[in-house]
Amino acid sequence: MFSSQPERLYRARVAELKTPVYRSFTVPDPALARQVLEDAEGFPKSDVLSATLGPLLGRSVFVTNGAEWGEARARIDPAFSGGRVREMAPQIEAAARTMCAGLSPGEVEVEAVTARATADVILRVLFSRPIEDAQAAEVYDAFRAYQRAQPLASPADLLRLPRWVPRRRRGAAAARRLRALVAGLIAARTGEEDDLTARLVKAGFEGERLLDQAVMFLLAGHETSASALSWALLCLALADEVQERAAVEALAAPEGFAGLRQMPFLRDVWREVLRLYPPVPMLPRRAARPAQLRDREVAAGAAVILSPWHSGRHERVWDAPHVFDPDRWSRDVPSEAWFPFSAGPRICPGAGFANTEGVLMLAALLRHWRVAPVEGRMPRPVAHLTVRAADGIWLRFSERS
Ligand code: HEM
Repeated sequence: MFSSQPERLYRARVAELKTPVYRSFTVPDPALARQVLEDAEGFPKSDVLSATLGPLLGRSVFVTNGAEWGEARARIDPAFSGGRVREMAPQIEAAARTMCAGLSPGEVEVEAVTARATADVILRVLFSRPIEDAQAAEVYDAFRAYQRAQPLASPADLLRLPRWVPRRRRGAAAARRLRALVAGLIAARTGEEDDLTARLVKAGFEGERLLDQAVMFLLAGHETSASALSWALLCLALADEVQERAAVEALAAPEGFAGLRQMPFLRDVWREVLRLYPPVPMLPRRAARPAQLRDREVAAGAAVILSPWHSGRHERVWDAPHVFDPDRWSRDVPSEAWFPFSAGPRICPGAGFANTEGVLMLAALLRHWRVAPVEGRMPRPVAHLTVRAADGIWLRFSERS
């Protein structure tokens, strides 16, 4: 992963990259990374994010900072309280049924399957529309076009904006089209829906600001979950015994939200996948004022990159850091080193929902299907907006008798 990144990041506390033009710090040390994430004022989100995602996400909470972010975030959080997540579970189950029904035995590229399934979930949750709906399907296609226009994002790339420019132009056109289609979905609403957009409207968002947040939910709530589900299936395919235990548990549990509590092992599988393959592998920040990171002086304006990928595999804190071992979660784990949803004030508001979605989707798949690796097709992780496989993730599906 991240071939430009030296192996030492799995052991380093802070690594500095100095060029004549810029200085940046990557912070793999989990405790230090958390310190940075807790200090959202001292280390706001990097301007690179708003420069690249701004054409799509406008002034949504994903890209803004300071009072503007705080005010909008306070209005968004109640939409994801515990009870709300339970209400959204039937939408997850419906999308899971569609996904399972669409699969056939044989070799399957799972990134495409999970991308479609999680888009189905978020379209239902956000707009009360399944992906089969023609207007929703158009949004999904536009979304795929936008993703294809996105560059690879290694930490070095995150700092070298000019290399992105031609792609950014293509990305901007794709972003405009996607926003126009989502605006169409919003305009076609009856006002009777009880969904996430209805909650955003109740929270006071309207016009362009409503569109910003809605498009953001589409992006933040779909690609991340798709990435995690795909890597989860790979991990299960490579660990037969784990897969069988998880399947037995899923088959014994009731479908839907009620089954969650009865699947502790599958929940640990999910946690372990997020440790090894955090969908958002890097979190770019900027030092708002001079700061000290251990023995390094960080000048105001310097880039500071947190890495859930390296912290989740940090050799100073994890036993067998690169090994997929869901049982570690029933032993003593350094849980402060696990922050796939970020940490501090800007922690992912959709984390509870994403955990529910991940476990319910995996359970639905495992009840019907067994997955196995395809020889000669071991995926190689690369960083796009999220962690994807360079040439897809191919697995062999067979029906569970
Ligand atoms: C496995 C799935 C997911 C993962 C791993 C994940 C991870 C993250 C991470 C790491 C961030 C922080 C990014 C940063 O600080 O630079 C974030 C932010 C965010 N996520 Fe998620 N996310 C997931 C699913 C979701 C879902 C399902 C939703 C909503 C439906 C969602 C909504 C958001 C929003 C709105 C933000 C911006 C928060 C802010 O900046 O205040 N995410 N997510």
